Amino acid sequence: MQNWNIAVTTYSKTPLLDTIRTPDDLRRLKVDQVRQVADELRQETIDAVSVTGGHFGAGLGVVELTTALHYIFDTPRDRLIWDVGHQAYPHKILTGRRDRIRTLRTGGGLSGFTKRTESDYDPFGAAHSSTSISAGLGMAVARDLSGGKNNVIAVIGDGAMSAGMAYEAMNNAGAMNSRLIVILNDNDMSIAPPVGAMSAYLSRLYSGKTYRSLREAAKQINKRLPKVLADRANRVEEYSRGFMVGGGTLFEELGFYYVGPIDGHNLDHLLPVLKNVRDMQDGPILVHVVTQKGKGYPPAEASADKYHAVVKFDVATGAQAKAKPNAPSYQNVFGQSLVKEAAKDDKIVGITAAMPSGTGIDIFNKAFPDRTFDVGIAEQHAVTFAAGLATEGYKPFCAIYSTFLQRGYDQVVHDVAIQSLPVRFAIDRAGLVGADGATHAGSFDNAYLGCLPNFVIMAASDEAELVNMVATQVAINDRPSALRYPRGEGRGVEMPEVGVPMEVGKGRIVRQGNKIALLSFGTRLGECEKAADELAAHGLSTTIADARFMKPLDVDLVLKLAREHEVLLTIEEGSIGGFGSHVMQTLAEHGMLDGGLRMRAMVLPDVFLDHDSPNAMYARAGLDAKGIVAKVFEALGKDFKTETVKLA
Ligand SMILES: Cc1ncc(C[n+]2csc(CCOP(=O)(O)OP(=O)(O)O)c2C)c(N)n1
Ligand SMILES: CC(=O)[C@@H](O)[C@H](O)COP(=O)(O)O
Ligand SMILES: [Mg+2]
Repeated sequence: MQNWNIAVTTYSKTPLLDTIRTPDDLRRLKVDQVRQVADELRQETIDAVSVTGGHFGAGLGVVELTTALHYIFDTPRDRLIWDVGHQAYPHKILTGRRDRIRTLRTGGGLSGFTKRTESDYDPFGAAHSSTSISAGLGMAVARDLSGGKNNVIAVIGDGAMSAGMAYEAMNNAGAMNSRLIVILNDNDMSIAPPVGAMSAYLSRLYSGKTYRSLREAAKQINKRLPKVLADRANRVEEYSRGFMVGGGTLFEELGFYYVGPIDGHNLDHLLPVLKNVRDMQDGPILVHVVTQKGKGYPPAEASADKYHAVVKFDVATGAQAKAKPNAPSYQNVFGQSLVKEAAKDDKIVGITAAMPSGTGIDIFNKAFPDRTFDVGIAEQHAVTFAAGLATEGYKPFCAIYSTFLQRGYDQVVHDVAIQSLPVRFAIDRAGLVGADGATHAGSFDNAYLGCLPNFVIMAASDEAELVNMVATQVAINDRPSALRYPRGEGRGVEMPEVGVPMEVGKGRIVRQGNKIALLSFGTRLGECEKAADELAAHGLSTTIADARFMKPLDVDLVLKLAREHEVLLTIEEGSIGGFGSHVMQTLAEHGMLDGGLRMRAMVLPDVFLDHDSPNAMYARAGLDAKGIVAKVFEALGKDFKTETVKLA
């Protein structure tokens, strides 16, 4: 009978990680070798991410948990689902991808999140949070319907546990009494320190006065184990962490059997508990595991964000190789602009859904902490919370990445647009985002907002435009408005000291020509300028216009461009159904497509583009200067080879 005493201090000479290609190899080791595997796995994770950059702190925090889960459970037959998936680098190393781990988040390389097409050990793709319990319940029910016996384990963080979807899933799982294991990875961190009552509740559970020894926890488990297993569980050594519950924990009230909290870095705790949980026979179980984000790498442990996401770094010092920015980032320009506007208007409030630094709301929070609201990973709530504020005369700026706003779409339609409430949406990460890939691309907000009545929809072509568009949103007080801008740095243009509101629905001519018209919505404007230079070299006089507004569209500008040019191209960082569709609709309604105008709408291709650098992705999408020139020549019907284009 295995002895669960795992306190091992000396390791064998042979590195064990080198002998592990898949978890089957791991499970062939003796239990007292697991500690060494975890230590080597942590070092490999640190070394790999120092080369690639990426999400870091979360993975470090689950090294022991990852090793223990793959040791105890028969993966991939037992389904192991990682919520968000940003913590899955150690999981990837143990599941046959160590040889490619240094290709993480690069073109053609491994995804930065779990991905079904990448491995049988990734039963569910992730990246947007709080989906793991729902997906796990689906797999558990499928198993039961087909008479299967495998386990399903969903690992979800305390941050992800702040999203409503997690409760919808637990509520359903509890009611169905499905055999499902949820591991709550509680490291008391989201991207920023966690917010919300759930976080406070977990802290109470974690630091409660009365502790239950693991033997007590084992007894809890024993009650539900068949006798032979109960005996085994009784041999589990006494440990100091656990929790005596007076009433049930929240999770037990939802129908889950609650175990914990246990120390997620101590294999002496993890292995016996996971083994007992594995062998339990019925019902949903929640194992509350307490970990430290950034564990085992002092620079990460010491940093405020626990190195949630890093660029390449020096392992010895933790110093990140951050390039000197050529221009301010859009997120910071947004944050600074909002601060200036709010200094003049005390009705302005800032809202984020657990992304304060990524949205620039952290800048606003420093200036106006009483008017800043981080609602946790709760985009649906963020939108309707903003709507409630707007009904009382406040001017809420709801700053949510394009991709994450998808999570609150019905709230945008039902609570904001129909009631025409003046919620201001600051939509960062519009367009392709690069290393985070398809799950984070802001491809659809032009389409999913453009079809909604009442909305004013703007796109900033550079950081100066962004400043003025924030001022414009402040002034729009009778209907919702959306302002989109991309991830990353601006173009390095001169910014106004104070934002000047624009005339709503008015675009601008940036360069006047007479044969080709390029009508841009957003930051593809820079590529249009390069393309126009190339077209001029081919004798093609080109007008460049910046639409600024998709709704209301500057119809006079669109008709003028159509009347005065042979070719009219629209270009946007978005899917079909967005700006180009609105322009085509307008031209068609005015009979402008009945004659000789050669019109093309340049949009993202109708596929989910895998991660790469943003420029490589835009080139692949044909939305760079080369692609624009090629499109013009295609429209003109001339035989044009892109390789003749001299563009850098
Ligand atoms: C719907 C959604 N909103 C926001 C994010 C951005 N995000 C990625 S990880 C993260 C924090 C997750 O916290 P937690 O679940 O505790 O994981 P940890 O990083 O602490 O391991 C957030 C907010 C997301 N991935 N999905
Ligand atoms: C895992 C996750 O969803 C976030 O960490 C996201 O990757 C942040 O994106 P940015 O790096 O664009 O802020
Ligand atoms: Mg966390």
